[in-house]
Amino acid sequence: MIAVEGLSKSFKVAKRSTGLRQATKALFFREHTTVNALNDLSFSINPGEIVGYIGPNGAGKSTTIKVMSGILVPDRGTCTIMGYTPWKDRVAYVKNIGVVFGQRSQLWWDVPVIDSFELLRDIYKVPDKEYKANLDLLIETLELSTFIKLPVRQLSLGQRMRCEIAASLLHSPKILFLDEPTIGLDAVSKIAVRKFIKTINLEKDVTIILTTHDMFDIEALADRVLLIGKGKLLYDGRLNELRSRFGSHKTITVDYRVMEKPIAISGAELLSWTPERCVMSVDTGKVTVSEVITQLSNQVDLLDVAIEARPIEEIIVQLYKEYQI
Ligand SMILES: Nc1ncnc2c1ncn2[C@@H]1O[C@H](COP(=O)(O)OP(=O)(O)OP(=O)(O)O)[C@@H](O)[C@H]1O
Repeated sequence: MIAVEGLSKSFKVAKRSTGLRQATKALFFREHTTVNALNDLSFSINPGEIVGYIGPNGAGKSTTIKVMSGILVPDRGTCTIMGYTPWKDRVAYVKNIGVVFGQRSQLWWDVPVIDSFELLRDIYKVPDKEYKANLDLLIETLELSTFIKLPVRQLSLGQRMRCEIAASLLHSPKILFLDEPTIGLDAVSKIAVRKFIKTINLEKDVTIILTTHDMFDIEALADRVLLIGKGKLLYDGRLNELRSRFGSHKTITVDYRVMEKPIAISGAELLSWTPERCVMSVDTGKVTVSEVITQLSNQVDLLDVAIEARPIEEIIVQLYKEYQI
C-alpha cells in the first residue's frame, strides 16, 4: 500500500551570526548550511497495519509525513501510495488520506466546528449520505456533541484534537497519518483517542501511520515500529522483538527493616537507596531474580519485594543510545 524507496530531503538553512559586525556582514553575504532531514529512507507498509513511526527530536518524522501526504517534494527517491506519487498526483491522492498534525490545526479558528466540517465536505466532494453517516458516527464515538457548534478557538486542547481527528476522517480515507495526536492531552483523553484509533483500524480497515513520543501510544496501538534517526531507518520490526532484545532488565524495588549501609548485590545495578528502600536494575540474562532475592535476604530483613519489567520508554532510550542518536 505504501512503498518508500531511497527518499532524501535536505533543507538549506541560513547561518545566524551574533554581533553587529557579523550581522552587517550577513546583509551582504549570507552563509548557509544544509540539514539532511531524510537520508536514503526506504520502507513499505501493508494495508490494515498500524505502524508506530518513532525517533528522537529532529529525526525526520514530520518531514516523512509531509512527503507522504504530498506537502513536501523530496530531493531524491520514490514514494508510491495506493498507486499515487503524493506530491505529483495531489488532487486525486488526498481523497484517500487523512492527516492530523497534533501541533497544527486544519480547522478554521473562528468558525464553529460543524462549519469547518461542512467546508471539508465540499472540498473533498463527499456525497451527502456518506458525509451524514460518517459525521453521526464520529460525533458519537468521539463525543463531540456538546462542543460541535462552538468556534475552534473556544475549545480545550483535548476537544480540539478530537475534532481534528474527526475532520481527517469525514471523507472515509483508507490511510490516516497521525503526527503526535495525543500531545498535551490528559490521561482520559489520551485513552479515548487511542481507543478510537484502534476502532477505526479494526472496523474501517484504515491503515495508520502514527508518529509520537508517547511510548504508551505505541504500546497501546502499534504492533510494528519504524525507528528513524538522522533521517535514516534504523529499526523496522515488531514491538515484541524489541522487548525481548532489550527487555531482559527487571526493576526490583525492595522494602526492608532499617539498614544503615547500602546493600551490594552482584549482577544488579543500584538505582536508588534509602535506609528503608532500594531500587535496583537487574539484567536477568546475567543473574536470575531468585539469586538476587537470595542475596538480598542474606543482607537485610525483607518486608516487601516488587518486580517490574522494564518500561517500553526505557527500552526506546536504550535503543537510541545503541544507535547513537
Ligand atoms: N522547513 C524547514 N526548514 C529547515 N529545516 C527544516 C525544516 N523542516 C525540518 N527541518 C529540519 O529537518 C530535520 C528533521 O525535522 P523533522 O521536523 O522532520 O523532525 P521530527 O523527527 O519530526 O522532530 P520532532 O520530534 O522534534 O517533531 C530537523 O533538523 C529540522 O530542523
